[in-house]
Amino acid sequence: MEDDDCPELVPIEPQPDSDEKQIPVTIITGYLGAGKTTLLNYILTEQHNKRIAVILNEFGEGSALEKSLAVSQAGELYEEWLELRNGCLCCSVKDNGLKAIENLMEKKGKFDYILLETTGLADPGAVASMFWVDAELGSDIYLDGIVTVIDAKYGLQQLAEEKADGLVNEAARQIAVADLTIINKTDLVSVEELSHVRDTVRSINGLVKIVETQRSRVDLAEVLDLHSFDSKNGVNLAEKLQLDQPARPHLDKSILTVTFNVTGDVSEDALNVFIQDLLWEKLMCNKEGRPMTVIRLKGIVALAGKANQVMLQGVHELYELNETPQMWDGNPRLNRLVFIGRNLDKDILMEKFISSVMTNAQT
Ligand SMILES: Nc1nc2c(ncn2[C@@H]2O[C@H](COP(=O)(O)OP(=O)(O)OP(=O)(O)O)[C@@H](O)[C@H]2O)c(=O)[nH]1
Ligand SMILES: [Zn+2]
Repeated sequence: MEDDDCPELVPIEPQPDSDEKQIPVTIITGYLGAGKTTLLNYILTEQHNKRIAVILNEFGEGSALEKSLAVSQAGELYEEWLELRNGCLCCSVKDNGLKAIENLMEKKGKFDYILLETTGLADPGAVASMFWVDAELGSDIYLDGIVTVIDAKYGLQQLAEEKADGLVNEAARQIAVADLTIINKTDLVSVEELSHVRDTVRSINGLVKIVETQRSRVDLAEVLDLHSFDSKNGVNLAEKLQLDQPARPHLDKSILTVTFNVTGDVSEDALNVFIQDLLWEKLMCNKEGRPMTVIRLKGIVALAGKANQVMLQGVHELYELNETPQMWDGNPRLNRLVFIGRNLDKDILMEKFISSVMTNAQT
């Protein structure tokens, strides 16, 4: 190597060695008492032939952690691990860092799967972006999906709580960012109440998969290995981007899903500016002049000069554009965008997209 500038920025090549297989991490979130721990316990006791590590993320809030796990060891990042009969592992990570998990793997050997339970008030988008960024840096771990548990009985009430200073309601944020929602405690509600909860979840996140449970008993195949962020699953994403139902009209404070399709080529540079203006600069406003807040962003775009479909993924303030193996071939170059967030105005977003990003729009 002649040029030795910035060697630390060189991407790490994946090792052919199967030892280096990346380990999926699923984030389990949900409001206080929704059934997250019940879900984790259920997963850990189910037959699955996987060595699963469960990590409880405390966020240093002094939350009510299960006592057996919260054995404090000053100066240690992870506190206490419990080894379960089926080879699974359970521990509590004090620091929200990935480093703690990597340290744990060094000590205990690799797992097949990691489940991370966030506290009820955590912003799962922030936790997710932590794992997502690190994947780029050659981490052993990749983000598989975000699962949000909802209390069928109290979920609607939690969603209706108004936050001071116009902050986004945490329960709504947790649904907005989810790949899968589990509506739990269905034993406590009537069929009508349950359907109201389901409709509300759907109106917030038009893409999310919904399952309904008692005691969080869910088919593991629905929860694990979702590959929600892989560009390898470009085809899968294209399918997912077909919304089940159109979003309903809303109170302007609430979170909702906005989606549009435009055929034509997209300029990559202009697209980056568009996304950054939206996610970082918060430059786009709705008709009432309120800034749009995007919590989750997904799409398939046709970048000018590229034969392959490109996947767009955004969580929180992070986003990525990745080429998928899927070619456009003879198919129309249809850009499909999905935005989940607050104060979103479809017409304004679409107009801005067409005028600033498209090189040859046909609507
Ligand atoms: N009736 C009923 N109760 C349930 C169900 N699932 C869980 N529970 C109970 O609800 C309570 C809260 O469940 P957890 O699994 O601890 O909820 P959590 O989301 O982990 O709670 P935090 O960690 O405190 O935010 C417990 O008493 C559970 O036994 C269910 O389907 N029906
Ligand atoms: Zn819990």
